[in-house]
Amino acid sequence: MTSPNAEYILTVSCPDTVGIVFAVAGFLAGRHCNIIESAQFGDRLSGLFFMRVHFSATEGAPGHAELERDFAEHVAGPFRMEWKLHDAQRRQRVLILVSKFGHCLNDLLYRYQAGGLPIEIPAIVSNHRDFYQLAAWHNIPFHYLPVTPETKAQQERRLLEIAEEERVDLVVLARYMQVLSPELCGRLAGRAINIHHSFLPSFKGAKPYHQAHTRGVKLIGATAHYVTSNLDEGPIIEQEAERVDHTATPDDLVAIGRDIENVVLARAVKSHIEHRVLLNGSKTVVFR
Ligand SMILES: Nc1nc2c(c(=O)[nH]1)N[C@@H](CN(C=O)c1ccc(C(=O)N[C@@H](CCC(=O)O)C(=O)O)cc1)CN2
Repeated sequence: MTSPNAEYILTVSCPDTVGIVFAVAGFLAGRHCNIIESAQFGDRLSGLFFMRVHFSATEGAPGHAELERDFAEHVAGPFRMEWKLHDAQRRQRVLILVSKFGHCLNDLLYRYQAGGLPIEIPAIVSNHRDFYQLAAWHNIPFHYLPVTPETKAQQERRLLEIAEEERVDLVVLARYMQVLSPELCGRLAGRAINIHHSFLPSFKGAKPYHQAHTRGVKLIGATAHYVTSNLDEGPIIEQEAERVDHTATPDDLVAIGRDIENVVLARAVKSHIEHRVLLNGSKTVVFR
């Protein structure tokens, strides 16, 4: 039997057909599970169906493992589902990567310390020493991994070691300015989020604000996306933009952009740890 009031989040994607919601709801009702929040979306273009259900296990409900076994047999199998049953009360372990710009790191650390982001941060990794003291202030281990073309492969192996030793669920690139190798992207597929300092697909690369200033745009923004081996091309999770005008210098754009980046990254991390983001090919479905 399950511990009373255990809560779970079920995420599902499968070929769209009649009766999916009925089958999932019936499965839960038949096992003393009470739906707290449910959302679904049928993508007519991909023919796929996506669903997220947050539910509590009431008196008499089976435990996590039994729920998984039964769901696989009675629902997921017949509907050919990709699915996961997450413990809604477990804090995800997040490894933060940073380079020379610390505003996103600082913002995430503040939200975590203030209780606004229910995660654990077992470590911070950087290719520069700039934020060693900030990490120390938060009592978080800081790993300095300088990257050169010669050391890149070895440092990426060390990064993966840290992620495994710390049982990391999510890697956040909080203005980490090194391009991850395809091998590392493969190992972190679906669990590495980057904040790009432009409104993608505009201005990819390392210096988007200068590109934006040169182009004379009237809107600037930021994009949080999953990291793939195709630079700045990963599935987008969250975006925001703000109006600017001809008086804005590149430095003004950088300053305006900092605040947008902080908000966009925090929203994306929160949606991910709440299992609200489902991959739909090269795109995402985000159940807000
Ligand atoms: N495989 C991926 N790695 C990374 C991605 C990604 O989408 N896929 N995003 C970047 C972040 N980023 C833009 O958001 C970015 C970072 C760095 C560069 C870049 O050209 N870096 C140079 C070195 C720059 C330096 O040392 O300051 C390089 O790596 O040669 C472009 C875009 C994070 N990684």
